[in-house]
Amino acid sequence: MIEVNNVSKRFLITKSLDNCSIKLETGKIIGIIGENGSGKTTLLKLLSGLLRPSSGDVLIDSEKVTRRISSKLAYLTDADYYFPYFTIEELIRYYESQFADFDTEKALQIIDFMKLKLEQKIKYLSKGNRNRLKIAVTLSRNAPYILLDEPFSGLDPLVRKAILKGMIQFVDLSTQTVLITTHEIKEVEPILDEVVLLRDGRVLVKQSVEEIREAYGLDIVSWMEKVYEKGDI
Ligand SMILES: Nc1ncnc2c1ncn2[C@@H]1O[C@H](COP(=O)(O)OP(=O)(O)OP(=O)(O)O)[C@@H](O)[C@H]1O
Repeated sequence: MIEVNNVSKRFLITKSLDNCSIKLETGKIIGIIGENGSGKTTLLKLLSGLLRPSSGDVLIDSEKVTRRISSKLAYLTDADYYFPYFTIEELIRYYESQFADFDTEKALQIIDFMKLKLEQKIKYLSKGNRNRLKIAVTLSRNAPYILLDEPFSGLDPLVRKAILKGMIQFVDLSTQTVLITTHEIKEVEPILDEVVLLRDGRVLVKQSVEEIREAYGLDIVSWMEKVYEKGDI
């Protein structure tokens, strides 16, 4: 389980997260959604240990997250700079040497599924293909928690669809939990179990997608608009 207890994160004058508390159960695909600057990336970085809270605690399976990235997490960054001098094959070997949970066979399957070639040099890949590669190596780790920060940015709609399909195929929800930040809510909605909605660094609400559909008869975007409008549904 992921627990965020009264967490705030300040950068000089900016308050990126403001007294957030959430509990996220395992075995689910959870969407972290909200407008630009609402704190989605900050939240993932705090979970991964890349940032430390200004106050409050982040716990993963009851263990406090320290500065070092927890070995329990596979983290897909939204940063564009990504091992430019490696070929895809060299990157796979590198991941293999760094992560005990890296599944090379799965990596080769996903690379093939993503229509990438092992001999391609990363610096010559298009942005979209670099993103496919990042998704491929992240999903190839059999880590209990997979954090994906904007995994679909720069990908064309057909590829997004294929990758969503792949995500279901290559993630094992009996042992893994996935957190995705995204603005492509409509496309991702079909695979989400829960959403956490942020605004101005605060968690407005965490809700199951089924409840949103059944109780309110709404898709997530319409629900999000309503919550933003009224502060609640
Ligand atoms: N390193 C930093 N230094 C200063 N301010 C920062 C830093 N990182 C984030 N912020 C600020 O914190 C707030 C939340 O940023 P964050 O990137 O978490 O939002 P986001 O919801 O992921 O946004 P987007 O949807 O645009 O990617 C923003 O106001 C941002 O400018």
